Amino acid sequence: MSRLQIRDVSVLYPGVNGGEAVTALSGININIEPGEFVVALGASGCGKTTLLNLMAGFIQPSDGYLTLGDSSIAGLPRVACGLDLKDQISGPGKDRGVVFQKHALLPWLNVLENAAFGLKLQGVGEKERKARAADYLKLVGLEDFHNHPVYQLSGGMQQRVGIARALTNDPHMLLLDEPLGALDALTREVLQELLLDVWQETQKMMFFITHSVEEALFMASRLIIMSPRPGRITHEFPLEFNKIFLENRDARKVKSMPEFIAMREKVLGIIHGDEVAGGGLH
Ligand SMILES: Nc1ncnc2c1ncn2[C@@H]1O[C@H](COP(=O)(O)OP(=O)(O)OP(=O)(O)O)[C@@H](O)[C@H]1O
Repeated sequence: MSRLQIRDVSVLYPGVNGGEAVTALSGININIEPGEFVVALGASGCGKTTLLNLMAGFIQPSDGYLTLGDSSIAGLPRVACGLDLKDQISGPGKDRGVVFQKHALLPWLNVLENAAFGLKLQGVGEKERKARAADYLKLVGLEDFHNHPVYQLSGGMQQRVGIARALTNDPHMLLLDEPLGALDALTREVLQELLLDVWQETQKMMFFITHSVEEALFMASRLIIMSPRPGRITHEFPLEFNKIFLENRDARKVKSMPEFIAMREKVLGIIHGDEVAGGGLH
């Protein structure tokens, strides 16, 4: 398993229609270690999605670089740093699976075909791709729904298909951009627990974006808080509430622990301060 390294990264978006350029990220330095569940929280516009898009290899930084193990994901590695990189830039790759808030499933395909779709694009044979997709559909609790059209599924079940699809490549890392943001409160809690089970079972590195402080504290083994204008990482906290849940299986109990509530107030204070300083509450 490989570590993800982000070094001195900044992202400058050119101004739209002659407007000012936006420094979406500035001076980002972070390592994500194998097995970590990193959650990014922060006021709207602080650059969370930009950071995820860099990790996915969808965009390039204006400065700095990102590596996963001995491959470069984005940005030009500086030879002066002494890195001996296998590839120059790999861009999007099978070693990183992405789950979005809108799962972008293909409505004319059934659950199994949707989960196997990425493998089909890579030319994996039908038998193997369906077997691999079936394994991950079982992991997300959809083993009895292979032949269902996806449009007949609830939002939570569709998101389960999206998670299974991202896992079928057996990536090193899952990148999740507000994956539970569109779900009702109860379904959201069920899927929080499911994602922690997937994490425990697969030991994948996770990078997860949310706007919910409670969700962030519950899911993270490390919480990073970002601040806007320019987007940067201002706080990091190691957390263990996810481990407590995986031991006692009682989410309500974890979320009502005095330590959880104290941390929630502290984080809310930090984010509220950023939002007021940034000129708007969202
Ligand atoms: N393609 C783009 N072109 C120009 N500006 C952009 C582009 N994408 C994002 N931005 C700007 O960069 C900043 C960071 O955006 P980003 O979407 O990464 O933030 P975010 O923290 O994910 O926001 P939210 O929580 O609202 O999703 C914002 O000011 C946004 O308007």
